[in-house]
Amino acid sequence: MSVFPSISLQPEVTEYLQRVFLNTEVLAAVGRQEAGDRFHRLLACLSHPPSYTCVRANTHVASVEEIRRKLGEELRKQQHVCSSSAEGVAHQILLHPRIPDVLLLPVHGPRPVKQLSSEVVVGAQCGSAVLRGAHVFAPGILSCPKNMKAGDVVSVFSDLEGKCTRGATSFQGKTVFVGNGVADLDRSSIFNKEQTVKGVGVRMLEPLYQSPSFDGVLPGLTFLQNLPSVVVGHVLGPRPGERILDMCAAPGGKTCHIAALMGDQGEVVALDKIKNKIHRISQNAQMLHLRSIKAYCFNSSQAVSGHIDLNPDPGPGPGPGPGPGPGTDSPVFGTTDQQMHIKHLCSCLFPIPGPPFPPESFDRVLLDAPCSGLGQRPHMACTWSLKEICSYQPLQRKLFHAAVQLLKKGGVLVYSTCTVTLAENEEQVAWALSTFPCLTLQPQEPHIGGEGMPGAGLPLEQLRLLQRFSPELTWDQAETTEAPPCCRADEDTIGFFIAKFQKK
Ligand SMILES: C[S@@+](CC[C@H](N)C(=O)[O-])C[C@H]1O[C@@H](n2cnc3c(N)ncnc32)[C@H](O)[C@@H]1O
Repeated sequence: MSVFPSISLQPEVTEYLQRVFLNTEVLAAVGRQEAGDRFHRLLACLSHPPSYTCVRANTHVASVEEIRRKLGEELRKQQHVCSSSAEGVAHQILLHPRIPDVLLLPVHGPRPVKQLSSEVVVGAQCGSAVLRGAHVFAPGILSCPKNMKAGDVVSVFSDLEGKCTRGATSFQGKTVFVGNGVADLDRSSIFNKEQTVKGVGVRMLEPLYQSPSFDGVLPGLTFLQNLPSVVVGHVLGPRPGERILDMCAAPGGKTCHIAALMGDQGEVVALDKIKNKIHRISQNAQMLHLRSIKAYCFNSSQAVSGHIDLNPDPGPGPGPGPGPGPGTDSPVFGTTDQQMHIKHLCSCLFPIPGPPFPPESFDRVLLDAPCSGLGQRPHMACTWSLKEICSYQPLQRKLFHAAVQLLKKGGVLVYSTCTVTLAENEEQVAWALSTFPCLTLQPQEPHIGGEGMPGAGLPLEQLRLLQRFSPELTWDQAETTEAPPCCRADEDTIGFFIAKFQKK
């Protein structure tokens, strides 16, 4: 029995997803019973957090071992200050066996926590953050008891349907319990009309899912990131001295990872169309001591300053052909080290001006596309209509067109989403391969997720080149305070999709 109900979706969205997960190709591969079970497990697991917290070590500044040691010290201090959260649970910090900059912390839960009479209701986003180890920040609080004072012990509930009004003293709508904590502020300060209050409103002492709070913990050395998102950076495979474009970059988690993997040598151009998100990219880059990142507010679908014909008539006879690109390992001249040095010098001496950019400006492009986000966990309710869910495919295609134009010949393009639909994942790959004959699918390293889902007409050898993280394949909820086995970290992730292309 699950501790939370399955994710609540609009009925038309549930039906749509059911058609996706029980499509004829899936039915032919695994049969109706297994396909149906997978679909129900998907709906159930989405409302629960993954069983590991993933922390990316900023190896540009220190070694992963050193960061692991410092993180251990910080978390011990945290347990010391907040003694009841230490109850029987010492934080284990594991190295990922295949990803050199990933630290994994098991999440313990759901734990048996007794509900109290004093209730605080928080917004769904805040509730999800609490389930992943955060304290309750004051702006996330919607309702609390009339006379709540700092120091009161309260139960925290997450508002499932977004119906609780801010400032209410009680709420009768649909909620789920996420744990107990102690108020850091009085009610009057939380709902102060004169000034917006920031900071912790309720400090969680007994969360339903126990995971350390990372607020202010080693900000220059660690970055909280879902495991598949860290995989994206490695799959892109940036090298020192290259010029990389991150087309949809805010808040900059992947941008900063890319810059760190390049040893901060080269140029990472980060675009996002929302102005106030650009500040977050720059803030994160500064915090992680990365200087190779340049962030611009720009609509990436219009980021190409000219046009090239991506399907030219090949004409008779062999042409001069493109030189080896970044995905090719054969050097044109000198050693690979010399080439990297020259690339680095070039990007320092001739930094690329801001957008729009001429075609073929970048060695590698990441399109971490805006998407319906249906793989995010924990995610208890989504009120989006089917029209909204389906609106992403055309937008992603516009961005993809620009991505292919901006990529150099021989360059690498990585496309990723945090959703589970075929339309935004495998169908986009099938469309891209038929629209851009210059693209070929490439193997991914590391490949720790599963293969692509059948249903978009891709042959098996192409599905095997795709990386789909499908928590529903192995999800099994047992109530436990024991650490989950380490292998679960690769399986019990958010739903995610990665495809890697090379431009011929
Ligand atoms: C999935 S999020 C990116 C997350 C980011 N890559 C990271 O790892 O931190 C998608 C982003 O795309 C941005 N976006 C949406 N449409 C865009 C467009 N046309 N051009 C540029 N950015 C866009 C959104 O503002 C959002 O920040």
